[in-house]
Amino acid sequence: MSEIIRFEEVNYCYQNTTQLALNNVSFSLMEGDYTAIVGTSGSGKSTLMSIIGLINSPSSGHYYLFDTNVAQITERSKAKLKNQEIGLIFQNFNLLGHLSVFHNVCLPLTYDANTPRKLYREKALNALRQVDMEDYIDRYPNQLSGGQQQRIAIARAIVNEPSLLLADEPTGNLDSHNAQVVFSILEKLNAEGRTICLITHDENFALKAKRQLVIRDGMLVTQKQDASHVLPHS
Ligand SMILES: Nc1ncnc2c1ncn2[C@@H]1O[C@H](COP(=O)(O)OP(=O)(O)OP(=O)(O)O)[C@@H](O)[C@H]1O
Repeated sequence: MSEIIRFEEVNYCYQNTTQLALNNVSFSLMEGDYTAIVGTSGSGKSTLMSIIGLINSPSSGHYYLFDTNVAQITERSKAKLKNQEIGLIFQNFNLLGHLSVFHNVCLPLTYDANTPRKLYREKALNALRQVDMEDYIDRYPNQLSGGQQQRIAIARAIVNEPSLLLADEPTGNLDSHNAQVVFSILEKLNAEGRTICLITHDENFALKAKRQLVIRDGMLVTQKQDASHVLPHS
């Protein structure tokens, strides 16, 4: 298995603050990993995810994604890498209300010219099939339940067939049944070979991940592969 992500002594400090949101963080993720990032509110989970997802850059230290030091590539190459290799899933789904399910799912395809338009419908249907939502392709987000919207958001995240899926509290706005459905989909995608990294406050789901990264006050305090690990309460 090859390494997908490597952090070397990464620090991150938000503008106009003095405290480090990430403090000397080093770890790596391998292809096929299913990793939960856990920690109390304000510990730095979203900051860590924003760097993994190429939304923010380290203030110091090094971040390697697919063996590429992301500080050494152009913004254009970074945008391309992000669009083709990373799928993002958010707590509040982030679907565009004025677009149909089809157009929402196709959004990542429109960001670069690699995919001919005539393949959009086939690719969208393929992604929607993986979340069991292909019958909803012509609906609009406001015609869907929260759980259905999150499944559409997952379809959008996988339409480009990225190798890495990042999910920030993907079930935070869902009831327990829909949360279970979403986690089952993520487990299936991981079983099919996608690397998954998620933030969750739900200990049961975090413990089902193959690995947990525990973060406290911006520092990585534990890296556990052992599913019997006891997690801190948020
Ligand atoms: N835009 C920002 N500007 C300044 N400080 C920020 C900003 N975003 C986050 N922080 C600070 O950085 C630290 C880490 O925040 P982060 O959002 O990464 O935590 P978190 O673990 O994701 O929290 P939560 O579980 O509540 O979402 C906190 O001290 C927070 O106040």
